[in-house]
Amino acid sequence: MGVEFLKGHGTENDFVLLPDPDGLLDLTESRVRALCDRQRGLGADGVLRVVRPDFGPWFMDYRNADGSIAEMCGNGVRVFARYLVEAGLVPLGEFAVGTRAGQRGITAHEDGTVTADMGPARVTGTSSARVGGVEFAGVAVNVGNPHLACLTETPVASLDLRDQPAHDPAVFPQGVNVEFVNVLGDGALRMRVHERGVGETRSCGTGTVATVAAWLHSTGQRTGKATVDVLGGQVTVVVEEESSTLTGPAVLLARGELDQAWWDAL
Ligand SMILES: N[C@@H](CCC[C@H](N)C(=O)O)C(=O)O
Repeated sequence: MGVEFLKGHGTENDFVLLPDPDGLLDLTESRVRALCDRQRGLGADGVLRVVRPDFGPWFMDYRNADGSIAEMCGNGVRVFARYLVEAGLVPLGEFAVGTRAGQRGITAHEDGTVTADMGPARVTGTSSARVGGVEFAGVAVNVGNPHLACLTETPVASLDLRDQPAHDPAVFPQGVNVEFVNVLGDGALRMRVHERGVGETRSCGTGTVATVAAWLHSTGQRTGKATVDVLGGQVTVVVEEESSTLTGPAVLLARGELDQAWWDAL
């Protein structure tokens, strides 16, 4: 019997899920890298290991495609929640999921969308990122993980995000996810993102929350609601004083078994 897996995505931010209720899998960095590799593995932006702790809710052990560990993943937690419901491990509706950034409240809706409580989106200062020799001013936002959201009039579609945007390591000693944002109208934003530990992805849930917090900050507001268009679809974000929510689709599309010999050789 090989290692069970599922594949899923939230607005095309895609993940391999590894159900591991008893915490028996040895999820090494090289295994994560191989799973996420789009040529020699299944291909994904990250891995979600599904663990049942002795106490508390199901825990999302999130890894970036390069094998690094991140505190939080907004699209990942929505796909994780969809899996828990589909597997009959929690009822449709409201429940909690544990993450490294703390416990997150989830509402799994009947139409397949999931709302995740993302905790506070804290604006911590300003900084800048450089792409193609051009400097973009940004707002640093912590959503459990670090972000630099750069509002710009340059159409985000025109940016080359193949390389990591240069940023200030003194401000972001643990690295940073960098968002580039166009304001389309009141409460309507467009974002592209370069994720720490992954590269450009088609969506980033925590990045969309950081984007809305930065947009509100730029207009002198602390709370509000916006839709965020990403390459993989659209999500809705609500930012409040001490919390925020992210709503969007969460899709499971495949399940199967990894070849045990392939896994053992990694
Ligand atoms: N795609 C995720 C964020 C994943 C973690 C990020 N790359 C980091 O290292 O902080 C999301 O949907 O939030």
